[in-house]
Amino acid sequence: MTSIPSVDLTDFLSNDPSKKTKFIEDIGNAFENIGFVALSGHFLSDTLVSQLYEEIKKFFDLPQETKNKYEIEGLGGQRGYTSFGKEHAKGRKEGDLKEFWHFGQYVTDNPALKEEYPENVTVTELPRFNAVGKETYQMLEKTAQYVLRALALHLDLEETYFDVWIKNGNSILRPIHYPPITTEPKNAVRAAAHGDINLITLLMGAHGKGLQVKNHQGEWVDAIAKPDQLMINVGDMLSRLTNNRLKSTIHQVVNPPRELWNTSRYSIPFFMHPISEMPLNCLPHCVAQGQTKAYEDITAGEFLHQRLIELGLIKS
Ligand SMILES: O=C(O)CCC(=O)C(=O)O
Ligand SMILES: [Fe+2]
Repeated sequence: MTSIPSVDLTDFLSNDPSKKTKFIEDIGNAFENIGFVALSGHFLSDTLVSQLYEEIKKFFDLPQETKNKYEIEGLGGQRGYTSFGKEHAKGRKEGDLKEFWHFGQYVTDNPALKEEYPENVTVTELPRFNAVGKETYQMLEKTAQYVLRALALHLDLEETYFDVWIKNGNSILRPIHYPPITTEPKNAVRAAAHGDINLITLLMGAHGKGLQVKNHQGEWVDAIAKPDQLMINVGDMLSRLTNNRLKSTIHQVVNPPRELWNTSRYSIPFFMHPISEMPLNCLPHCVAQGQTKAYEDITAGEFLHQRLIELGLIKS
């Protein structure tokens, strides 16, 4: 496969069973083959998207000392600001050429989870930043819920299989700024090759060149979305659950050619996580007869903890 397939979520939401079936088939095939799909018909409005870009550009333009106030010790980078160069891909030493912000879950009806998750961090300099982030978070979460319903049907599970695991899930909305490049980077890239940790990722901002996806033949394929599309991909948690039937594909963000070094890249992934208790044990019917499970049993919470250590975001 040398390009990323496209699907329209309104087909899944329509009352036409043939459109719904076709959506399930197309997204299922895309996730079994290349692990990525471009999705239109989601719940984000153009106004919300432009407001979010406006706010995050204003945030990353704040003086470094102001941004540093929001990099709070002990949160493992799970909320607030993470400064330039801090996170590295699993297995690498060089930090990625990026700074980012994390919005987390807004729990209102579960005191135990409210206790478990760190509070969101409020940016006092920008009055609309937090509200716009919260609305985007909730619209992407709703979009992801329907995508997971389609995948559940593709996997011969109950349509609502994931619903209980993603309600109040530990998802993260991560606006990223890749600043202009000023000197020849030695080994560092904007985002080194990696697989995402979570169930699925919904990415805003894959409209310019930069994001590349590794196909089965080991070739890097450009992943460029149309303005109204989100790029969606399978993360490692969903690969584990399906014994690699759905592919968590390795991807990277390459540095631009020299004539474009002076430009920033902004992208905004939403990493859909379940609650920590969700078992990621391979589904028995995804393990073919005579095959063995590719992964040890583990919960989502334990797996996330392991990976945050490997990414340099927490110590132990
Ligand atoms: O910036 C992008 O386009 C992709 C970022 C990404 O893959 C990630 O943060 O996991
Ligand atoms: Fe990623």
